Amino acid sequence: MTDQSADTAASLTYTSYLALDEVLGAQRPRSDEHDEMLFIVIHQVYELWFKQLLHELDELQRVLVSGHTPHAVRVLRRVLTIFKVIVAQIDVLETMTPRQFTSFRARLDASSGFQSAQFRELEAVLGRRDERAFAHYPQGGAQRAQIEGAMSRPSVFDSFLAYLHSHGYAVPVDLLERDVRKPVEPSPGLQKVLLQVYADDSGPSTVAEHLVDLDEGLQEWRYRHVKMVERTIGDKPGTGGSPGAAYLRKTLFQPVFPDLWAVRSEL
Ligand code: HEM
Ligand SMILES: N[C@@H](CC(=O)c1ccccc1NC=O)C(=O)O
Repeated sequence: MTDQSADTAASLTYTSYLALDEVLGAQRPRSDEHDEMLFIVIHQVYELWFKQLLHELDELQRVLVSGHTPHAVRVLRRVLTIFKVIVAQIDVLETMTPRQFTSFRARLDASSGFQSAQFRELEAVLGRRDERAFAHYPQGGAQRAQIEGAMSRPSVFDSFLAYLHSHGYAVPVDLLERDVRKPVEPSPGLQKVLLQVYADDSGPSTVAEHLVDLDEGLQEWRYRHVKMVERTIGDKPGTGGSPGAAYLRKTLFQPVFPDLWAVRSEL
């Protein structure tokens, strides 16, 4: 290597590999209030975990369709562990008092969690099929396309049905061939199959239980988010234009895999 090439082709470093100039240059508080930095960092960490979750769920769907139980369980364990982390980190934000938040809240203008496209994509990948998810995402925009894309592909639940089918379970054909752009309807036929899955108590029942954990994880996140909202802004309306906590409370008990819950009283 000549001296010249040593100058131009910089060797890989910790900083360059992790693109830290970009990552650490991306915290730009709009106020001089001390707590705004925490607010920004926490949200950025969330978005990174959402990105990783989407990456893992993509893998999960491929593995489920291939029917390979141990691999599916490994991916699910990672997803669940990330969920534990993102629920736990609410504790950090809750060290911010209502007065500390109020000190910079006005600087947030009308921005809000409603604009987290990755969160909406995550819901869609898990199975949400609901036009209301498109509010705040203008038609023709890249974020809208991303969410629409996820809503027009088979969901994690659809991939789970394909997985059960590949393991010889008699999943109703109308479910296997359903229009994946529509919400999945509760199915007594599928619930009978799930009871058989649990009775067999082998790989597929472990996968099913992990999916229940995942559903519970998302509900835990919603619950902790609402409590954080209640303690921080009380009944104030949200910056995103909703009634705030009252709106969020209505989202609390919407499971993503209703059939997996419907069978619990028969187990
Ligand atoms: C002090 C902290 C927080 C407060 C007071 C707060 C408040 C709110 C409020 C009031 C809404 C309803 C939308 C609106 O009208 O503004 C909302 C929605 C949302 N927030 Fe937060 N939030 C906080 C932290 C977070 C964090 C850390 C995240 C992580 C990404 C987050 C993600 C979301 C998401 C995804 C929604 C949409 C939920 C849905 O429609 O189901 N929020 N938040
Ligand atoms: N919606 C919150 C503001 C808020 O929490 C927020 C603002 C900008 C970016 C992300 C946010 N987090 C979750 O909603 C509020 O009404 O105070």
